[in-house]
Amino acid sequence: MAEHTLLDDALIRLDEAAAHLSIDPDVIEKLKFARETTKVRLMIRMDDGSRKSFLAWRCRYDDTRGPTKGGIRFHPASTAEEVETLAFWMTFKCAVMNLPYGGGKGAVQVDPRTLSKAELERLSRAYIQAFARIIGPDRDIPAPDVYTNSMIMGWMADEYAQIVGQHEPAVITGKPISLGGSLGRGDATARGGYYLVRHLSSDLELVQTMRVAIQGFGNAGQNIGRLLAADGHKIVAVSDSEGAVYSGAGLHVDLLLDAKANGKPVSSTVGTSGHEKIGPDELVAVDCDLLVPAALENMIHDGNAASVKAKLVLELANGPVTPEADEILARQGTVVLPDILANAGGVTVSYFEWVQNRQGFYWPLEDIHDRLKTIMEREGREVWNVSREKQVTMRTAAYVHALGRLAEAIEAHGTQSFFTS
Ligand SMILES: NC(=O)c1ccc[n+]([C@@H]2O[C@H](COP(=O)([O-])OP(=O)(O)OC[C@H]3O[C@@H](n4cnc5c(N)ncnc54)[C@H](O)[C@@H]3O)[C@@H](O)[C@H]2O)c1
Repeated sequence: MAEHTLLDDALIRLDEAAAHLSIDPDVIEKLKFARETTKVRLMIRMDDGSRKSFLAWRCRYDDTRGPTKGGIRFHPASTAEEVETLAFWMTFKCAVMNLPYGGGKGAVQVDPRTLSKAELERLSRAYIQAFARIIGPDRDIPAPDVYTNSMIMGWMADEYAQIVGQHEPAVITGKPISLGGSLGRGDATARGGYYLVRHLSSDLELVQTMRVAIQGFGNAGQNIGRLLAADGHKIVAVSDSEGAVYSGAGLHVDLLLDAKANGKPVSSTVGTSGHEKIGPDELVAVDCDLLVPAALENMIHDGNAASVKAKLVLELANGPVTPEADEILARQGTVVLPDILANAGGVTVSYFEWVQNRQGFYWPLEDIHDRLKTIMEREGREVWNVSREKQVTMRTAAYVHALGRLAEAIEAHGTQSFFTS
């Protein structure tokens, strides 16, 4: 039997949600396939004068509810299928949050750590040269993702402006503040998840001081660690691609943040302040109340899900829990706050950035936080209510909530019954 792919797994969630709604079959037909995926080979000049090429993609999965929106990932393991799956998730994430967007995603198959800064800039600009006709403020709006950042978005926005001959900051979000970025975008993904957990804490019967394990200590992982530690929660374990650290008494988050700011792995803190080294898979099994996957896809799978002791999983990463692991976690009573809701703070503040760029009027940080909190709490509450009413997991509830909105928009163009009756 052929192995099932990441996209197959994602589509399982669509079928699960559809079973709880009475929607026109056309809706499922439309959402089962990406609208368009463009593949190119980017050729850049390396510092030593040689030329090197990299595979790159941009997928616009569905644009029924608005221009497609989604990040650009630089990763050596990226594939077309991963890009389409991420774009599918973005379609549902924007619908969960009721943002006026469809879903998109892009990637370059590259390990950016092997490039010099000048090569990285040339690659980023080459991406925009290749996809300038696909993206646009009313068409498809990229943003940062794994191993891309605000500086890269700044180069990309500049390249786009040069191609179209005018400033067009709304074409890309996650830009540096000085180039039209929004205040509050830096920690928006983690902050959204943080507001969600706080809002549902009594429904979820969370303890006052949680023990927290964080897998992946980049943008999302570092910021959730900082926010939760500031509220007095104990961060007991964190990991990055090079290792994991643990302290039953609570890790020193500032020490970890300093190490990362200086380009060192979290394991460089082992031996100081009671930090002990643990194996990467041990992190998932650490005795804690909250587990935050904030690295990559499929990190919690049928091989390690049974070892999860946390009562709550906050998916800041996209797709960190496989469908098999979902079943195991549900059986053992672990609640999973799903990616399309839990990490939607990032795209929500990206949406605020796009709105500010278009109106040429910039909001103070308090306004960003207030608006993000309002939307996270409103949609989080709706998903919670669907999960109670239908007696389904929070993941299925989030998909039902999003699919309802997508179906309404797709059906508004006319369904089979309209044309045949
Ligand atoms: N940054 C955002 O705004 C945003 C928004 C929505 C979703 N996400 C998702 O959050 C996840 C992390 O994104 P990010 O922006 O923080 O990326 P990042 O590049 O800043 O950080 C990724 C982190 O994961 C670590 N990592 C990689 N492989 C690992 C492994 N095998 N075990 C443990 N750690 C590992 C890296 O060392 C790094 O610390 C991704 O799934 C991304 O799609 C990010």
